[in-house]
Amino acid sequence: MKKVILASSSPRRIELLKQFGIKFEIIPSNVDEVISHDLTPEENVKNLAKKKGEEVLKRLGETAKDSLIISADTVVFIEGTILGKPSDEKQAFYMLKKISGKRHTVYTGVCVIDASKNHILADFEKSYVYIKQMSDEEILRYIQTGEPFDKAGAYAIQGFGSLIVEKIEGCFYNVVGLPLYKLNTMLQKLGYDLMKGEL
Ligand SMILES: Cc1cn([C@H]2C[C@H](O)[C@@H](COP(=O)(O)OP(=O)(O)OP(=O)(O)O)O2)c(=O)[nH]c1=O
Repeated sequence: MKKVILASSSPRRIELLKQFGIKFEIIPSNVDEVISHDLTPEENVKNLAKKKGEEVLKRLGETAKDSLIISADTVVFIEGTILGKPSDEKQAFYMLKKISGKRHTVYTGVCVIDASKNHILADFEKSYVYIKQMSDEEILRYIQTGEPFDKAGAYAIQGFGSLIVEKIEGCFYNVVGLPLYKLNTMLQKLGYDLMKGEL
């Protein structure tokens, strides 16, 4: 059995991976998440997911030499603009106003590093999300739930945000922050399978 490391501080990613009964350590990365507006959203999330995994691998050194490191990064993309996590109420309001009444795309980059074999895979998933038309008052009420602050695009589809999401096309788990089907196809390429309950 492999030593599995989830290089993430995201409670959602942790919960999603827990469902498969595998043992894993949680070691969040220290990467500064800077979005590059010169790159596509796909490139951004793949690069950032890879950077997170590589930073943890480097930091752990010898102790990680046999491990499997999983990392991810999520952004929202609308009308040519990449939205990360809002840093304050003003930014949350701007983001929610921007996605109100429209369809946007959620991209999650996933990286799997099989340290013992020196294999590294980085890929991404995308889903479309339709947000209802919201009044300024509704946006402010949603911000007051406190939910927008650590979420890309300032909403959480799995929380109060479910009340503003009309529908989605694509992988739901991708929107939450860890596209499980995509992750497993990547693991399968490296000879592992979450279906087995161990890696
Ligand atoms: C769009 C959306 C995002 N999110 C979350 C998933 C991610 O945790 C977060 C995007 O930020 P990320 O930078 O991808 O991740 P993070 O900083 O939370 O965690 P780490 O880098 O340590 O792995 O937004 C939701 O929970 N629900 C949603 O509907």
